[in-house]
Amino acid sequence: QDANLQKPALAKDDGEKRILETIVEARKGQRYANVSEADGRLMRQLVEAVNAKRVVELGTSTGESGLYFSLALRKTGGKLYTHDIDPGRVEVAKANFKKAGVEDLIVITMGDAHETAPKNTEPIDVLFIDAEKPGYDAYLRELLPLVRPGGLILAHNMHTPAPNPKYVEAITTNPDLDTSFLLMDGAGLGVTLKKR
Ligand SMILES: C[S@@+](CC[C@H](N)C(=O)[O-])C[C@H]1O[C@@H](n2cnc3c(N)ncnc32)[C@H](O)[C@@H]1O
Repeated sequence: QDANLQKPALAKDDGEKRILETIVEARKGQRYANVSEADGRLMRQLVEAVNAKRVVELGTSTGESGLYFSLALRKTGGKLYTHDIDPGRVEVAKANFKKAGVEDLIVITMGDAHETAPKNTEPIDVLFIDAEKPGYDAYLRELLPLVRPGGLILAHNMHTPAPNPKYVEAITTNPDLDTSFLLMDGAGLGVTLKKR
């Protein structure tokens, strides 16, 4: 985003204020390649625009992306189903979700997301891939059948660190999908539409 044009996110109501304040606080703690503010705001915009009821996230970490999603989900009436293998980070995420007052919007599952995420077979409105980078193409194979037509697959780190070429191939050569690469001056976000 153009630093000359962009301004800080503004809270529309008290709920948003509490979430945005929690994000600011969380950023002061230990960070693990969490989404940037630009990534997070774009993700919130997309989730709210598609009126997502079910967002599945691979890679909860300390919950910063989850907090951005919650800005949208409290308006769409949806939920985030987020998966992580690291119990320490999940504990921090839980505390952040509580502090933001959004714990009821988020279901955290601990374990290897390749096993845990495909267990629930309900349609996914938005899938966000942000766990281990070599696993991206496998995650797509495992979960693309569950993404609803008209749904989105978001993939973090399409620029830095360098993306898994098999994932990039899969999202750019399948006629059922249409992909844009956004915010590539930062970590980079792949935005893939599963066509209707
Ligand atoms: C880059 S961080 C996620 C950042 C988070 N989405 C955010 O923006 O706040 C990647 C996370 O993936 C988790 N992870 C790595 N391999 C995993 C696996 N096989 N299953 C589930 N989580 C995994 C790590 O524990 C780590 O917390």
